[in-house]
Amino acid sequence: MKHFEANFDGLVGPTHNYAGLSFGNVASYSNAAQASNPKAAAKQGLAKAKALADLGMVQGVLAPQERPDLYSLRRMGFSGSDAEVLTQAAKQAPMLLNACCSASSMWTANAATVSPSADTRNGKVHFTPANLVDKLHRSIEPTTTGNILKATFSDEKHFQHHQHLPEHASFGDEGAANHTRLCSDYGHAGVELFVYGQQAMNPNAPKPKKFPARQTLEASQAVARLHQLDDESCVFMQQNPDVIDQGVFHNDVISVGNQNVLFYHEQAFVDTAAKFDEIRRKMNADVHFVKVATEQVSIQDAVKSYLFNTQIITLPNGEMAIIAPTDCEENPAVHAYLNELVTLGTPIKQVRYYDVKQSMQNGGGPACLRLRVAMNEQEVAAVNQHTLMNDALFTRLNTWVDKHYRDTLTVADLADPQLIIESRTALDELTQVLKLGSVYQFQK
Ligand SMILES: NCCC[C@H](NC(=O)CCC(=O)O)C(=O)O
Repeated sequence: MKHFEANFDGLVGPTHNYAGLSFGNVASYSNAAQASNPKAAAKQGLAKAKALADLGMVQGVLAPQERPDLYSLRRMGFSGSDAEVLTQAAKQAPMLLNACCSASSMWTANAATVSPSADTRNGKVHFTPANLVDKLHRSIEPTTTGNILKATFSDEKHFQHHQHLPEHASFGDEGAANHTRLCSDYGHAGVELFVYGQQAMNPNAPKPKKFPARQTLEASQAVARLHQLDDESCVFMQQNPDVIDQGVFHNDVISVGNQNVLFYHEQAFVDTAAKFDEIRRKMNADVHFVKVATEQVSIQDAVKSYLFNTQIITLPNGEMAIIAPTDCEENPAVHAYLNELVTLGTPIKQVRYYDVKQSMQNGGGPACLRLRVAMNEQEVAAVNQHTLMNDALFTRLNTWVDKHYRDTLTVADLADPQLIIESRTALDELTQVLKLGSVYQFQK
């Protein structure tokens, strides 16, 4: 049977904006209050997803969330008509309005943690939506994320969906951004590498001093239990707290894995040598640890260019390619490194650059925009086929974006009640295109 690693990219929602909501995420803070271009953002995402489909990859899309989130605003005490809720929030607590308008569900690497059937005891693909409790604007995503995942991977014979972890800082969970799977082949049992930022229940363990560590060890362990993974196929590794303090808010800003390759910065982890030994032992196969040294690429350049927020994909001919943001091409040190990397004799043989600047300005690169789901042929056939990228869907979604999205959006525009109507009209049409049923509250 054939096996694939599919990528499900988050469609950028109509309210994509720069509100500076993510403390610890350098791009989010430094671009705060700039005008965004939701139409361009959505089209950049679609172009990247289509390019991967054209390379022969299995590529899907995940629907965005309903924003402004009127339900959360009402829970926070704003009342009256929808328009009145927006006006009150804009006047009394603009940061709450901004949090309830973020299009942050576009970064589907944070949608969930996924374990392929080859790794799980009951032979199903397991999904746990991330609770994203560290950031208010992201903590309102998991319930709808779960609905969208269930509508996309609905066949209970193959797919098992769990509820997100308890909504408490002890269980801070950021999903696949802090999880990588190493394997010799997508269909073989692999090692699931969970990278956490801190231990919530051990006050003496190291943690960052300046910025939050969003993922806890306790959350990673709970996900491994839910997904029916054996101890012998899991490795829990700590992210270096010093790099979190330099803007590495997720592990996928400093390392990325694919099959038997782990591409990482030398400062990425705590206790690197011992943990790599554990990975080697549990893999029982060769692993290429591709290290980038500080003199080659500084942490600052890694955070700015998103060298490690690249996707490493295995092309149908078996070669690996790096899918990088154009920001990597524009950074001299990083560009030089990538030119050299493809000559080093590692499995990575090519680099392809894509412009995802609208997302990058909020701290989301190519890898943030996708959720990986390794599947066999039968599982791919059981996915909602209307979500899979092809020429027709690409054209349809571009037309949909042209029809409903604005060319410019500022934080001040978030109080415009017309945005509620535009957003709901767009999402209602999208659920028909993708045949998702009623996944949004406004449809119930
Ligand atoms: N995986 C990449 C996630 C980026 C995301 N940025 C944001 O939410 C920025 C939103 C804003 O500032 O408007 C985050 O930090 O979780």
